[in-house]
Amino acid sequence: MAASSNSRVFMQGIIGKSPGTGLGNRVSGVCFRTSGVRSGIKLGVRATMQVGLEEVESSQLPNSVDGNLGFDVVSEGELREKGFLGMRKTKLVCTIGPACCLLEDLENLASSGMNVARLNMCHNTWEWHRDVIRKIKRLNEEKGYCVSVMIDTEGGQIHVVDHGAPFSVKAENESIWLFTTQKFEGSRPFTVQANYEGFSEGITVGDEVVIDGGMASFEVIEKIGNDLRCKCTDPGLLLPRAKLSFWRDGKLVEKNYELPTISTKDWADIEFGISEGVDFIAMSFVKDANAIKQLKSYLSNKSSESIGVLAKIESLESLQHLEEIIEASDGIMVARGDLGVEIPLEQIPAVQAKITHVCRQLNRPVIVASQLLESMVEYPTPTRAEVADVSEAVRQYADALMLSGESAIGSYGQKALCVLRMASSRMELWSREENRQSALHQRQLGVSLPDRIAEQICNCAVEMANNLGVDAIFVYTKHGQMASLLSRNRPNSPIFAFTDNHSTRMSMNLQWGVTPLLVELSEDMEANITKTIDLIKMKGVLEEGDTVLVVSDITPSCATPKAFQSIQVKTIV
Ligand SMILES: Nc1ncnc2c1ncn2[C@@H]1O[C@H](COP(=O)(O)OP(=O)(O)O)[C@@H](O)[C@H]1O
Ligand SMILES: C=C(OP(=O)(O)O)C(=O)O
Ligand SMILES: [K+]
Ligand SMILES: [Mg+2]
Repeated sequence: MAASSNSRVFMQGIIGKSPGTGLGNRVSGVCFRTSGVRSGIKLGVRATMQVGLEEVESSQLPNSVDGNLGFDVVSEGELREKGFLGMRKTKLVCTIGPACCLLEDLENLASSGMNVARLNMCHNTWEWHRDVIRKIKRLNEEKGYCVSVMIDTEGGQIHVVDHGAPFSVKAENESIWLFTTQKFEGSRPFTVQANYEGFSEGITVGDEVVIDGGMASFEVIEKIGNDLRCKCTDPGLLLPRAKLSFWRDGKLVEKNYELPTISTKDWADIEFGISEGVDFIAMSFVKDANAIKQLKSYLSNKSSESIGVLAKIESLESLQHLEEIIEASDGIMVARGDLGVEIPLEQIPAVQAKITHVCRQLNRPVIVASQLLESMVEYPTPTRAEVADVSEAVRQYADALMLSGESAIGSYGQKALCVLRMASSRMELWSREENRQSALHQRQLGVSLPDRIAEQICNCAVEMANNLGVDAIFVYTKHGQMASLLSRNRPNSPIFAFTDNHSTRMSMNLQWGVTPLLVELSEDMEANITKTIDLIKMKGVLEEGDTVLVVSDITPSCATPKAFQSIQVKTIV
């Protein structure tokens, strides 16, 4: 507990009667109160941490319970089947595409554990996306799922718009191709149309054109205006929308194309997302914190600040501004697809480890994305190497894993999701057994005293929860902050985050180990605690002897301090 020189710290014991277990109704409580005064400035903060053990009667049920509990059917089912410790912590994101856009497909994904549905605005029409979003909302409302919606912008990027065929085209060794921005109709062999007039700016004879990070390579043999005549030096496939990068002497030619991070199309897509009430916007090809700040202030002016803004790390430039981007955003996606176009593939694992580590330090949720189970686009079973890759992301404590083509266009999307679920659960169990979370060294985030107190309370709460082996952690949260501070410590038990705010609930779907629940909350925190315990008990999943560690803002036993946080351990009797 950080207490400045003239802070008061006192303990208060509350003695109650002890039944056979040796634990009383209120056996002991310790109350630490600090009123911080620093550098002569009165901070006006009084934080109390109360630690008490209490037994909770189950007899007054169910009549005392009012209101409903938004507890999604998937988490509830998982809890019934596997118990508190068996609940999956790693969140799962699925890209929705033509292979999974029917109501039935979406429900299959939801019931298999999809926490967030991702819509890639590079593809398809608004009508198509709107239809998917509405179906998901319908499933949430009518069938009790809790699936958040994310749109993913196109962003500024150089890619192929036409290569003369609807599918892939093979580029043979030594074949000669023209890369141009001229539009052409129908089939024009050996011609590739790029999306941006200035795509070849600064590129000279002898430079290398790399397709999709290595699918095929060409050498520039002639420059005619903006067009490039190239010879294929490494044969391979040209896919629709293939990405182009340019290399010189084994290094990426860093080009500032002056393509805005948020294009006119992206702004229109963002407007669309706002009007459809999406929960997250993932921004492609972020270069620095500016575009993130710009979008966040735009959303705030439109009273849509509850939409989470995620930054996709998929360019060399974003790696150079990593910390400022992470700090400015509400979450990060390690977009390994495009990252692999911009940096040599062998650097991807180290870069992923670094990004997930910095996200842990700065407390932002991080999604590991792209090619996790790529072979499952075609085959019903993953490769062993893919399962190892997924497990490594879970071991790194990534908040979420994402499927792309596996769910969007593959025939085995639901199966792929099950593979992610199984692999996550197994690695989470292993990490617990190895007590790996104890090696997480947390950077202090808070600057103000109240923020530092909240952080310390959550750190202590998780340590207690792990040491005591409680079944669940309960927290009450308005904006998800306390829940994320608990999640940050990667506790063994699941975090049940109760909120009365729908947007907060949906935003917590990317937080590791957090089960978001919607419930009406009152000013009386003790009543909220009783009510939520009762509601969970009514579901029949909280039983006699279970223990719950409760992190809350106010308890009635101390007078009326302004900021007042407590940790209590409740045993169900
Ligand atoms: N809404 C959609 N409509 C049609 N196809 C889609 C859609 N979303 C994704 N896809 C397909 O799924 C593949 C994988 O999705 P994703 O990784 O998001 O896109 P990309 O490969 O373009 O980066 C895409 O290449 C595309 O073929
Ligand atoms: C997720 C990614 O972005 P997109 O699919 O939009 O290219 C990626 O590049 O890995
Ligand atoms: K995209
Ligand atoms: Mg990308």
